[in-house]
Amino acid sequence: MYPLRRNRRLRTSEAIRSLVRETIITPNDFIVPLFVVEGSGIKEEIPSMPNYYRQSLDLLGKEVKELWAMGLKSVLLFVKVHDHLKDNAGTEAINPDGLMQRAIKTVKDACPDMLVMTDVALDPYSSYGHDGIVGNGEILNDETNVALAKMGLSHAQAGADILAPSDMMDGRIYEMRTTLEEEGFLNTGIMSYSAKYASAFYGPFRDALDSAPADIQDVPKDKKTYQMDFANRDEAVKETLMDIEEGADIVMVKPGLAYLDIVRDIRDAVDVPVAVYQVSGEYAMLKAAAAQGWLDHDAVMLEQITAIKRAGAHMMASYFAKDVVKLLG
Ligand SMILES: NCC(=O)CCC(=O)O
Ligand SMILES: [Mg+2]
Repeated sequence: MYPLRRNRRLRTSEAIRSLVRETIITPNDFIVPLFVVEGSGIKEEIPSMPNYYRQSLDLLGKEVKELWAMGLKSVLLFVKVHDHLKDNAGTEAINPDGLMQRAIKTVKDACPDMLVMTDVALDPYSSYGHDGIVGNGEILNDETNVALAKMGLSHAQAGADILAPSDMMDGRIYEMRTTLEEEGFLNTGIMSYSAKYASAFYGPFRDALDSAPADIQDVPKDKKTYQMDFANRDEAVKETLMDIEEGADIVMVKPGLAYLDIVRDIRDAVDVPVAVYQVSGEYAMLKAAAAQGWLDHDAVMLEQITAIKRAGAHMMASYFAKDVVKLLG
């Protein structure tokens, strides 16, 4: 058709490029992960996540007010639990006065309209650093599901809006959903980490929460018996469709950038919103390269975020959320 059709005409100025742009990033796209610790006055930088912090509850209220003022309206809470409170069953996870339960209330008190999502998995509470209960050298699926349902209920009782199970046990969405229904929490949402891969990109996060699998005899050394094999694509669709049948309101792919084929497959296969978690290793890689002067931080950040949305994400959990929103101006 050339020269009747010249594609470059639509790229001749920023005005025309912005007119035909297919993917637009706004503050509404983001879920902000927040790391919470005990104590007061604590804002400690995570060594492998420059400019990202663990904060104590007294600072959390200020943080969420700042997020809200920026147009960031959803947070995803993670807690770093003291070692002496950890055990194999993750008992502390259902303590009504536990750190997570207090964090939920702190956010709601400071900012009642903020959407509060909570991490539901045993690893921050597990003496073995696993997302489930260990028995006979394995992760016990069904026993773990019972614990996760109790944990989710406890978060709902504390005021969480959306539970975000990140563990990858089979059937945990069903167990959590039926428990919520029985207990009258009809409007509590579930955002399922439905296609979560066994990924080396989670390294910095495990530093942040001190939640890496322990090197102990008869305890699995990694999470490969529950998180997905990164070689698999069709399996992600199977996992995701099952979670929707079991009652998930939102599904998730994790990590982000290396899994955009999966994001598109899932977006095309489902009729619920799709979330993507751009994980700690993705954050750390860009921070490190930018610190060396090897990559333009803001330009690459915006390109990565746009690519994730373009691939099919309706929303993104990202440690870059504040940086991106500041950049958008
Ligand atoms: N369950 C939450 C995670 O594993 C987060 C991983 C990351 O940001 O690396
Ligand atoms: Mg599953």
